[in-house]
Amino acid sequence: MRRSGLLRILEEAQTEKCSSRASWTTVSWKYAANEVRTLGTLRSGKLRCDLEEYGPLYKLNFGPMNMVVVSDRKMVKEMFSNPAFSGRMDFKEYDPILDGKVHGIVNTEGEHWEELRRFTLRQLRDFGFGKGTMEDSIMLEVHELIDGLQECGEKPVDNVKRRFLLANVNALWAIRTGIRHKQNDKELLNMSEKAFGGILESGGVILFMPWIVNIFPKWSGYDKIKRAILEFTDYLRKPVIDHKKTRQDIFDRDFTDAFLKEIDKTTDPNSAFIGKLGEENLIATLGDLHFAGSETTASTLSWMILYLCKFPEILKTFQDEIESITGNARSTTVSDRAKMPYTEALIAETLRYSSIAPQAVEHKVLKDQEYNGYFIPKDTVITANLNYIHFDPKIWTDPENFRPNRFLSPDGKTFKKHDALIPFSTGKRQCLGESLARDSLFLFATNIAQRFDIVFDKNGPDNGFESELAFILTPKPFSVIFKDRLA
Ligand code: HEM
Repeated sequence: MRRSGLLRILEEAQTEKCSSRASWTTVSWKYAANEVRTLGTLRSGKLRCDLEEYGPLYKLNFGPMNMVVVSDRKMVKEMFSNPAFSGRMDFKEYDPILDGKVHGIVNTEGEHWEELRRFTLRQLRDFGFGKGTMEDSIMLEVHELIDGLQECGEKPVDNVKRRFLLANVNALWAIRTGIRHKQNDKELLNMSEKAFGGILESGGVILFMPWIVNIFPKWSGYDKIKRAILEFTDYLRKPVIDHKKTRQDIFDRDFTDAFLKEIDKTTDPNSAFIGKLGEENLIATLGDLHFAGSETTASTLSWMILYLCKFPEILKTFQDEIESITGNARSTTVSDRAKMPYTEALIAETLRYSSIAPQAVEHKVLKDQEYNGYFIPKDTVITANLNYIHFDPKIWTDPENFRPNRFLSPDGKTFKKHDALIPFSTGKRQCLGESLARDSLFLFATNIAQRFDIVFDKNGPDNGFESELAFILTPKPFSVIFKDRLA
């Protein structure tokens, strides 16, 4: 019901040409509506042909929002490395603080965003909080996940994505707050599912028209989301209150301690870390890392499991490489990565083929811009069409095929980076969890494939490589048998 309502509104809306030096191709909202509806199937067929017609830069005008869609990797890189293109759409309705302003990293812009981003990047890079490293936190989850899969015996597992989500939420929660749950802990389940539900379900609507929630709070699903945000914020607030009581200056146990220390040190009234505002930014940043970090990594891993069971010869090559490095006598560690070109190629191809963030996260232009002869007014929203770039036949040979070897040298011994592969986006706002995400993908995938043969369950649903319609692309239901190969 909700979607067909959206489609009707979009189809009735008018396209409009704006004054420009070069003349814009404006795309009808009928097409855009189709794009919203079929995000998940954009990979193949007609829609991409349509895009070829519109060219690398086209414009959508709808209601109060101007949007430019960029489908060329060079253009995305040029634009996103320019600070003038580093703004964000106004998402204050989704902010955990709900005081009519935005906080944290993902939705802010300007000096506070820069300050928080710099601090968080440094913490993630230098990470070695408390008793262990980030790798230790991830490996605890890898082992518990493997134990859970082993307990299933040879029964089909139909909730692969959920298992990865719980494991990733837990690893991130431990890094941020030092608290670790069991993967079947009720509190963890609640935290993982409630907060995401509404936002992910409403996917395309919110992505394209965040302002619609003010006009149709119930229809757009906003009322439900708001309740979830309030509940989730209480959850985020708890460890902050506890950490304030127990923290010691000499030793940062986790990200929350490090952030609170920064708040204590800050005297500049304009800083993002000052006093109460600092605390609100801490709560929002904890939320940002949760939302940006767990669903993305979990979805990518579930795609990889699906590819591995659909292409047993790829699984076999992957397992052979793991064995050649570990003798299957120990778990893999991040330091093995450099010696595992096939694994790197498999991860790269998984990121390309799944393109879980097909349009990255929209940017906003902070002041009027002239780009390649086009006039782009302040507040225009820029969408990087990563999905198109990752399947562009001008860049990739046989893009529709899942083929890790495209990222290897001809002798198969060296991993070759490709500058058109930008699943973490690029430039000033490039994903700040990229290296954590890459470590997680590597550790989960290699240790699971070392332990199990992964077999597609022919009695379960088979939706090919179609994805659910959601903010993050995630595979449609499938089930898999994990056969212990080391028992
Ligand atoms: C496979 C996993 C992941 C993918 C594909 C991914 C992808 C992305 C993309 C496309 C963006 C938008 C960049 C832009 O606006 O141009 C982004 C932003 C972001 N990501 Fe990730 N991400 C992943 C995992 C993570 C993890 C593990 C974390 C942290 C724990 C994280 C934290 C963030 C944050 C905080 C931002 C906002 C950056 C900003 O606005 O300055 N991501 N990510």
